[in-house]
Amino acid sequence: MTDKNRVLIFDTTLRDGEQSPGATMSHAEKLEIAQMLDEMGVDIIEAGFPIASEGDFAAVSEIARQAQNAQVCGLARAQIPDIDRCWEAVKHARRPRIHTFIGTSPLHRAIPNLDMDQMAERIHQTVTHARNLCDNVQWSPMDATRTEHDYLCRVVEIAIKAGATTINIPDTVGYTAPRESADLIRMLLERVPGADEIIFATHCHNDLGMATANALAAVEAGARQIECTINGLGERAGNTALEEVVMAMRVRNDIMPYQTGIDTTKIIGISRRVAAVSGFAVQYNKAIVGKNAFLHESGIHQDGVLKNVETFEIMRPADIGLNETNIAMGKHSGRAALRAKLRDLGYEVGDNQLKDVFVRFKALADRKKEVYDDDIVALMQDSAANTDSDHLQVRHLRVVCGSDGQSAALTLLVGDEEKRAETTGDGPVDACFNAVRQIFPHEARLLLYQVHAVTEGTDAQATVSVRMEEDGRIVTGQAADTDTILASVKAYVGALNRLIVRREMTGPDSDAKQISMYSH
Ligand SMILES: CC(=O)SCCNC(=O)CCNC(=O)[C@H](O)C(C)(C)COP(=O)(O)OP(=O)(O)OC[C@H]1O[C@@H](n2cnc3c(N)ncnc32)[C@H](O)[C@@H]1OP(=O)(O)O
Ligand SMILES: CC(C)C(=O)C(=O)O
Ligand SMILES: [Mg+2]
Repeated sequence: MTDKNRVLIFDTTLRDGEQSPGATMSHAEKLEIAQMLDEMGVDIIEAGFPIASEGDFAAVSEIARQAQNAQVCGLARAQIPDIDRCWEAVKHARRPRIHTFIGTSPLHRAIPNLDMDQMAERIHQTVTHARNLCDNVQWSPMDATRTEHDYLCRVVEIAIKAGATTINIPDTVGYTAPRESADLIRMLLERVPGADEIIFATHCHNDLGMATANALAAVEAGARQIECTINGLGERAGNTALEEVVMAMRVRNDIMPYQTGIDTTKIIGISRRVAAVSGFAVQYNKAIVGKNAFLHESGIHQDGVLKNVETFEIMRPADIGLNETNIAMGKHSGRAALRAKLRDLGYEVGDNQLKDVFVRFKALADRKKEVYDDDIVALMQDSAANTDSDHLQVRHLRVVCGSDGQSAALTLLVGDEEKRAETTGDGPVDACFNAVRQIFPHEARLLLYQVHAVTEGTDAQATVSVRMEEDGRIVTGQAADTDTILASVKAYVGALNRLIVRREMTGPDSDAKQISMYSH
């Protein structure tokens, strides 16, 4: 490998990814995802936007202290207080980075009401300030792909002269196309003095479904850092998906001879964890990490794969950490088999966690004839989302439904106290949610209620996702159970538990601002 072909992977799941409405993660979840990113070999973790809230600041600071290998970066607007706050958070890292940005296209220049010269001056001042604090500064002209080329060259040159070591070229609204994405990087490399001394990064959004293609095109033209997120999480249609660019460069290394430091066998584990904590399920036919990405159902494909797997598979499931296994799981399986199966599915569990999961697994196996891999994934997601230390816990549920009406009798543990409610509703789920509201009154608005059958069969588990909003705080809950109504109540209660934590952690003001940004 030559250094000139090494592409840095900059993961922004915890910053741009978390900007997806509803994808808000808890502090503990952010630390956990950051550790997984660090272990999988991500070069730079963009851990958050420190000035956005106390919660963001705390998460970035702790991730900076925790990261063993990756550089840790925070985002800051082109404002001195933002940059100072960002530095306060990232300075604990072995290799801190400040990322500062401002919108340079005509549309974005109008927002802070700066003319071209005033904006150029602001860029000079803020990048210089950042560089005086930190020797690792990234600068982004937001909406670069809709910025006039002459002006883009001018401001990139200013940022380089002021000390930026990485220049990121964002396609903020997912507007560009592969050839244009490549031409832009080539143009900057050719025209901007000093461009060969810094690293160009590409940051693509997926509004037209071209984020991966655009990022790879930019690399072919000379960019050496890709900004991306796990599962392509991010604003609107999302960002470039880490797993897609990494696997594309690996599988088609013949035509894209670039290397990354990513341990690809960690992909499936982190993909599942991000899906669980963000509440954004991965679509079945998603490239690389979708449930169907390595499944063959039609006869001709199955016949081909049985004769030679390469007929219909361009990469091995094991390459992304998905290991085929012959271990059939059921009520007679023991801990060793469960641990092996979990490892195959991308989960590394400690002894205590294994004990807890094993109890849940046995309870499931008692109720279900066959326990499939997907059942175990659902069970893991449920265990992570709902724990015995939650403030609200479902104790008993009895539901009556049918043509004569629907009612629910629910007992919840609220702190240390058991509380009971009996209610009716428009259907059994509505009756249950009314019961929860009677026991734990709240004003949160239900934004999403979604049910998926995990496998086939009438004894299949249902996974339920619930998303709610209160005073600008958006929270999600998830649960799995063979009883769809019970899973619904557990997911609803899970979302409320997160809301309770968010109420304690944040003031209403900071979160309300997030909402106003989303609605723009
Ligand atoms: C493309 C991207 O992903 S950009 C990143 C988006 N992420 C976020 O916005 C994270 C969450 N945001 C927040 O928490 C808040 O918006 C904060 C804390 C950053 C700012 O809150 P407020 O000070 O109340 O400002 P508000 O959100 O109402 O408006 C944004 C302000 O920042 C200014 N601004 C926006 N981007 C930049 C920038 N890059 N550099 C300088 N100023 C900027 C706007 O002009 C506006 O200022 P104004 O009110 O004086 O006109
Ligand atoms: C902050 C910048 C880099 C961004 O996320 C974008 O322009 O999409
Ligand atoms: Mg972005």
